[in-house]
Amino acid sequence: MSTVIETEHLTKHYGARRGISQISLSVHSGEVFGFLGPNGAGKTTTIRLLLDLLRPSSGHLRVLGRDPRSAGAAVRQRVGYLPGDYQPGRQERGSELLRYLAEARGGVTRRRIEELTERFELDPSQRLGAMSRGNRQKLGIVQAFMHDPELLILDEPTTGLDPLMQQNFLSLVREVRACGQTVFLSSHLLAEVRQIADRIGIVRAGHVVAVDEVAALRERAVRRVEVHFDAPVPPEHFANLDGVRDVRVEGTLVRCVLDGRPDALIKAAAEFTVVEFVSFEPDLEEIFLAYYTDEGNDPVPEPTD
Ligand SMILES: Nc1ncnc2c1ncn2[C@@H]1O[C@H](COP(=O)(O)OP(=O)(O)OP(=O)(O)O)[C@@H](O)[C@H]1O
Repeated sequence: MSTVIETEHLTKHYGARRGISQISLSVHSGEVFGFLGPNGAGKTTTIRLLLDLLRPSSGHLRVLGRDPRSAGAAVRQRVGYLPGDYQPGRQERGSELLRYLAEARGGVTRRRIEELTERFELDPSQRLGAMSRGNRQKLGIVQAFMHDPELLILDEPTTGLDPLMQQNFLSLVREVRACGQTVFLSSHLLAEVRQIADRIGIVRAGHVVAVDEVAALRERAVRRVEVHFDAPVPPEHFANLDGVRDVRVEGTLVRCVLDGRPDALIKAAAEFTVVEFVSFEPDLEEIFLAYYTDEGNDPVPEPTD
């Protein structure tokens, strides 16, 4: 498995302000990597560094095996980029902009542009100045994908899209992954990222606080459980069980939250007659919130250079 994006201790300060600090990440070829974090976490800063739109304060990075600064256009041509706040160029109409970009990049067929614009129900003949925010975003998506780049770097790509278009976007990402393209996308929406990402990196206050496969994060997530018995059970029997918390016993029903293995709960329950055992979807949201808020409000680190 080759590495498409690699950052080592990547750090960016804006004067005395924290941008990102010591971010080390590897994104593998052919995966969808979700870069998840709340507002101001450092997602856009990281992305702009990857595209050589910003210069790092310290640390190293490689994109498609090259240093984006020295490789310049050689790397940029192989990347599809959607900025966070996509502002189209100076052309009059969407179609002119797409034609211009297609010529500049090469290898873009008219059919591919039509396919993408139809998919997002975008009328490219619209004047750029008159486009709604959602339509500008669709245009941004079309231009990022149209040359079938090896790597897509997308900053909050579904901003401004309605739910149907968000789903269209997610299926497009699945398709390009099936073709072997790599996707790095930022978002503050767990619900979105978990639908398509193979791995998620969680960024908070400029630091990466966790990177894991979605499936592994799910395993670590807490689960709500309900156990129904054929007769009332004594509450004290379910107090202080390993890996079990927030226990509520209401007659024949025990409700609790599983924080680890279900073993202790199952053994305790097995001493009575269980008529139903319900385990709800792991609450990923809770895990992510914990990552988001864990470290409290850490002070802004002083620049080191
Ligand atoms: N040009 C700038 N000058 C000073 N500080 C900046 C600048 N750009 C970003 N920052 C700061 O860097 C930090 C990271 O911002 P960044 O835009 O990378 O976060 P983000 O995760 O993309 O947030 P959002 O989801 O709100 O877009 C924030 O504290 C922000 O205030």
